[in-house]
Formats: sequence, C-alpha cells, structure tokens
Amino acid sequence: MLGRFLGWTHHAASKQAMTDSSGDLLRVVQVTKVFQMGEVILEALKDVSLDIYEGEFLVVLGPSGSGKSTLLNLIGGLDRPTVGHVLYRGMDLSTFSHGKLTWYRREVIGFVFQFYNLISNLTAIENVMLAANLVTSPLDPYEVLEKVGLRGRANSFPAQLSGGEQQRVAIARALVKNPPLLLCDEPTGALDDVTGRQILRLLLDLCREMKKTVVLITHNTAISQMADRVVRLRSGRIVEVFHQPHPLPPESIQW
Ligand SMILES: Nc1ncnc2c1ncn2[C@@H]1O[C@H](COP(=O)(O)OP(=O)(O)OP(=O)(O)O)[C@@H](O)[C@H]1O
Repeated sequence: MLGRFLGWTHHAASKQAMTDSSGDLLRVVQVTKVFQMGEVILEALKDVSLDIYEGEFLVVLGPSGSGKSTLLNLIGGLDRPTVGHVLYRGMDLSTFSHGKLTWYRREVIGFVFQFYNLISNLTAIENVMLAANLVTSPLDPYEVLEKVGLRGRANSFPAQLSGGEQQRVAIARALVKNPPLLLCDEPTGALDDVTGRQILRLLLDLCREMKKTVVLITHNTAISQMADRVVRLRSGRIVEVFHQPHPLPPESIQW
C-alpha cells in the first residue's frame, strides 16, 4: 500500500512491475532516454520508474531541462525509451505495432498543450468534432463544449476566443475522445493566474467527476499543491515522490 503512494522506484521490484499491473493505469519501468546529437550524448531520463494510478491527479514538477516533456512523450506513445519499458494496463508499448501505437495515442491519451494547438480556420466545435472523428466511441461534441463552459461559443474561431477559452476548446478536444488519461504539458503556462486557476479547476473536475487520470507537468511549484501525488524530477532523475492526502483546491493556490 505504501508503495502505491511512493511510486515505483525500487530496482528489485521492477521485474514484478512487468507482470503485476494490480489495477494501475500505467507503469514506467526503469526508463532511460538518450538523445544523441553528433558526438554529444544526452541522458534526458535516467533509470526512471513510476506508477500512475487510475483516477489520480499527478503533477510532475521540475525545472527547465529536467526531463518532464521527455517523460510525457514516452507515456503518450510519441517516443520510445532507449532502455526500459512503459506499460499501459500491463501491455508493453515497446511491443506495439505502428498501428497499435496509433490506436493508443488516439483512444487512450488526451493531450493538452501550453499553446492550445487549435486549427485556426476551424471553429471551436469543428476542432472538437475533428478529434471525435478519430475514435470509435466519442462523447457528444456539443455536450463536451458545454462541459468545459463554452456553450454559446461553438461557432467562434480560435482568434475570436481568449487564451483561457482556447485552452477550454483544447481540453474539449482531448476530452471528446473519452480517453482514460489526460496528459497536460504546462496547460496554464500561457495564461494569467486567474484564468490559469479556472483551467486547473476544470481539469480537477474532469478528474473527480469523470474519473479521468490527469498527469500535469509544470515547473510551477505552486500548482503541485492541488495534486494527489507529486513527482519531482531533477536532471533526468526522480528525486522525490510524495502523496498529498489533502490537496488544496486550485482557487486557494497563489503564484
Ligand atoms: N529531441 C531531442 N533531441 C535532443 N535533445 C533533446 C530532445 N528532447 C529533449 N532533449 C534534451 O533533453 C533534456 C530534457 O528536456 P525536456 O524537454 O524533457 O525537459 P523539460 O523538463 O520538459 O524542460 P522545459 O520545462 O524547458 O520544457 C534537455 O536537455 C533537452 O535539451
């Protein structure tokens, strides 16, 4: 039970991690990621092991260059580890064919990025519908737009929406696919603090009410106060994992 809250950091346990998924959504097992640029070899992640549990709000905290995006890319099936494994419900992503990895990115992961990445010549509802068309069992795009608080703005283009509203569209686009896991890369990084807290509230509500697992990466220490669990990265290594039994509501967070 203790290991559940501390995460998966012990070498001796890694072999068991490969076979015993015990209800965890995702396992990162002894992952190292090396980038080579000419003669320069850079270890972006060094022997990282971590469990991600169904329905938790997990914040991965670390300074610039600590390996946060690299970790998110591996979890999201956008890149492969140099060493080690990422397991989704006990299935090793490294054994997935190209087609199965595409399925994984479409059906399992909802990505939310710092700069929204909306298609500028499509309206809000069209951006959401585009994602809905990728999956087998999407939610209703209009209902999802309503859920994120954008009822009435369905026919607006991104340029006609504020930053916070654009991020809501981006969250709706991730959510409409009804994935179990939302991966959020600095989702409030381009927003003022009031709007940022509203977006964090929305993500927390999706976690609590719709049972989505949320993994949010940030360099902003204050945001970690709302997490069920916090993972701290430094220089490609996990230096701390801790559980917060009484996370703060986003409205109480100051930065
Ligand atoms: N595709 C790549 N090719 C070469 N080096 C890379 C690549 N991606 C990341 N890196 C390097 O790996 C290290 C970790 O980068 P990463 O983007 O994961 O950090 P980060 O914690 O997300 O930083 P930030 O908060 O600035 O986005 C950095 O030194 C970075 O330069």
